[in-house]
Amino acid sequence: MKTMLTIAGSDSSGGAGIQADIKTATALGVFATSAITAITAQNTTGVQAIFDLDGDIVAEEIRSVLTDISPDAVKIGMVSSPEIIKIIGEALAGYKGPVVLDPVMVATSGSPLLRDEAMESLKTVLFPLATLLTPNIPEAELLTDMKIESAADQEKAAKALYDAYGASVLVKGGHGTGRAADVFYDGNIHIFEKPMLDNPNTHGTGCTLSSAIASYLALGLDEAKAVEEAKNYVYDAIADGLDLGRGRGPINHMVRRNK
Ligand SMILES: Nc1ncnc2c1ncn2[C@@H]1O[C@H](COP(=O)(O)OP(=O)(O)O)[C@@H](O)[C@H]1O
Ligand SMILES: Cc1ncc(COP(=O)(O)OP(=O)(O)O)c(N)n1
Repeated sequence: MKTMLTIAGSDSSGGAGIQADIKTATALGVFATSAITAITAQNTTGVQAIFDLDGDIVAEEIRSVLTDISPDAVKIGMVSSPEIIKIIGEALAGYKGPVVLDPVMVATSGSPLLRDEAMESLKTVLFPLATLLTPNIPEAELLTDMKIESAADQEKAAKALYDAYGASVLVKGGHGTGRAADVFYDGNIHIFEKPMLDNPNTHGTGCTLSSAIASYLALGLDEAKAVEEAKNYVYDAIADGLDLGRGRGPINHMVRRNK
C-alpha cells in the first residue's frame, strides 16, 4: 500500500484541511497519515476560530510517522506560525520523497490562515524543501508581486517562482475568469484546462488538489501526469455537487464511488 503524509490544519466542517486530504487519499487508494498543525472551528460560512498546536507536538507527530511508516509523498497545507514552520522544516530535513506545498494564506471566506509574520519563513524555510508548489492566483500574486489577469500571466508567475525556489509550480486558475486553467511549469509549460463549473460549493478545492497530487505522486505518476489526474479528480468532485450547509459547501469526495 502506498502512503502519504499530510501536514495541515483541521477543518471542523470536513471540507478542507486534513479532513479533505484524508478523504482524497483514501478515494485514490493511498493510505493517509497526518500531522495536525492547527485546529480551526470552521463551517461553510467562514472560519470562526483558530488554535495553533504547540510546535513540539507537531514535531513529534511528523517524527512518529517518518520514523515508522516512511510515506511515499508529503503534502503541506496550513502552517500558520513561524514557530511551526521552523519545526516542520527541521522535521522534514532528511526526507527524500516528493513534497507538495500548498501555500495556504487566506480561506476563500476571507479569513487569514497564515499569520503576516509567517510569510517570510514560509518562503525561506519551507519553499526550498518543496518539490512542487501549488499557489492559487491571489497567492501567486503576493509571492511574485505581479498582477495575474490571464493564463499568460499565470505562466510568467509560475516561471518566476520556479526560478526563485527550484520547485515545479502549479498556478491554479480557480480564481480566474473564463475557463479554469491551471498552469504547470517544471522547466516546460503544461496547461490543464476545464470549463469553469457554475457551482458555489467549492470549499476545499485547493486542499483536495494538492493532496490528490501528493497521492498520485505516491502511486508513482510523474509530476505532470499527477497534476493532470488530480485536476480531473477535483473537477469531477465539484461537478458532482454537494449542497451542505448555509454557505459555500464542500466538494464530493464520493464521486468516484458513485459512478
Ligand atoms: N468552479 C470551478 N470549476 C472548475 N474548476 C474549478 C472551479 N473552482 C476551482 N476549480 C479548480 O479547483 C482547483 C483549485 O483551484 P483554486 O480554487 O484556484 O484553489 P484554492 O482553493 O487554493 O483557492 C484548480 O484545479 C481549479 O482549476
Ligand atoms: C484548515 C484549512 N486549511 C486550508 C484551508 C483552505 O482551503 P482551500 O481548499 O485552499 O480553499 P477554501 O476552502 O478556503 O476555498 C481551509 N479553509 N482550512
